[in-house]
Amino acid sequence: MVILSKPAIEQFSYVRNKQPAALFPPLIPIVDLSEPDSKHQMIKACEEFGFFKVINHGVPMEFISRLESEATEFFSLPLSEKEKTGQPKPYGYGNRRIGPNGDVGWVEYLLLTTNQDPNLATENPDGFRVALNNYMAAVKKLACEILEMVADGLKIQPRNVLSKLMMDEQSDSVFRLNHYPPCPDVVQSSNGNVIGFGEHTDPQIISVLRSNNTSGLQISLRDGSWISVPPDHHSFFINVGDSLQVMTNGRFKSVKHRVLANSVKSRLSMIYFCGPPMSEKIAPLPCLMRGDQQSLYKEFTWRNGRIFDPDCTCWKPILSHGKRLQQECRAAIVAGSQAGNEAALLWNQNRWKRLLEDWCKLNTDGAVRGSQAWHPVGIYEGLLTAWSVGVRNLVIEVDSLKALRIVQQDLAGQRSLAIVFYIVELLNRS
Ligand SMILES: C=C1C[C@]23C[C@@]1(O)CC[C@H]2[C@@]12CC[C@H](O)[C@@](C)(C(=O)O1)[C@H]2[C@@H]3C(=O)O
Ligand SMILES: O=C(O)CCC(=O)C(=O)O
Ligand SMILES: [Fe+2]
Repeated sequence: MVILSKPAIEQFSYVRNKQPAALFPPLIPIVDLSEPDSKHQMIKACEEFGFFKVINHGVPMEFISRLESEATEFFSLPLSEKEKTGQPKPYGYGNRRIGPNGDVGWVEYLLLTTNQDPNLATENPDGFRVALNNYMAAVKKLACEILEMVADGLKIQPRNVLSKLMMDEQSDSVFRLNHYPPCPDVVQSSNGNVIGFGEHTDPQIISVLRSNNTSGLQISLRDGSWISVPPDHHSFFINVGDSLQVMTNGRFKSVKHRVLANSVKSRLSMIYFCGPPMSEKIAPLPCLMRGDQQSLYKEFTWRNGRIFDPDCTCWKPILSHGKRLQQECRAAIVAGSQAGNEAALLWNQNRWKRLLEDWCKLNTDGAVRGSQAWHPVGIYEGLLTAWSVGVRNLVIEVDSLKALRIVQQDLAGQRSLAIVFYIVELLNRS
């Protein structure tokens, strides 16, 4: 983890709990694999929560502890050593920046593909490699068993209809080690909690998660409230991913989850994400469509649906659509003004200017949160996205004069918040 020159809360997103915690939050479903009824418990949990805990899983504790200690050793190496593993593109060592969308979190991680020998580039990688291989093989077996039980529970055949996707040699499964160092600013912060890993759903079929005994993981319930998942280092947690949601035509919902940073203890999690082969077509399974039920999802090829692959997002049509809308707006305002339309006249007086050819506009209204705090994450993220999609001529519109002044002061050389430093760095890129 990089040493920060300013408190973490200035650089990282934080969340306020929008809803007061329920007095008796529902308990996370526990599925005991040694019980005969476990497949039905799994189906119920996947329908209600998209999430459950597995006990009596059969993964040897020795593989788990061995990987935990190797990973702890890896993350305690100097940054320069860890970076030798390569930047996450998408595989490698990453620090604070998660994925291609400019998300940031109080986390460092190692993202690996499961079908290639990992490039660990550390001084003595052999022990780490063996620990990873043993752990991954055992967890893959567990995931396969779970998916076969799910197929049984759904009464679909053959029972490997789901598991065969992740067992395929070409399966695009990934493995991730996340390390969340203690974040001292969590206690001091009146703003809420510092985000370790921002809210998201996992795009794969299922994810098999194990962590040390540090809390932080939260899942979102159907009513939008968040509940904390009590850590249990002896068990595994299963997330329903987006692909399984699609394949079950929405009967299962992928679970929205996030991780909050802890003030004193570090959290280490290891997750096996079971993905299908790249060329696999993902669509609702016909055998799960009852009667005249309609398909709720369009078929997509996993390669193109991988939300973390920036090449799979068609930015050009999005940008040209924006430009087209801009021209249509302008034409409507001009026509409205000529017809004496009051609103259009006001818009015109507001000197709404049409952008020059090849320019884009970033609107960051709402980037400021709360009356006291100025938290320019919107500007930072917008700039980062604009940069990563190749936009070089950008007009930035902010709805706060204070925000504008702070950035202008920093541009003139006066240091303020650390995140503004990053904003200025992006503005100065050529
Ligand atoms: C914040 C993000 C990281 C992620 C891509 C995303 O924009 C949203 C999904 C994230 C996730 C979660 C599961 C896996 O860790 C991952 C590799 C994936 O397939 O989707 C990550 C993405 C990532 O780190 O690139
Ligand atoms: O670290 C955790 O506990 C969860 C992280 C996560 O959701 C992810 O890596 O996709
Ligand atoms: Fe996740």
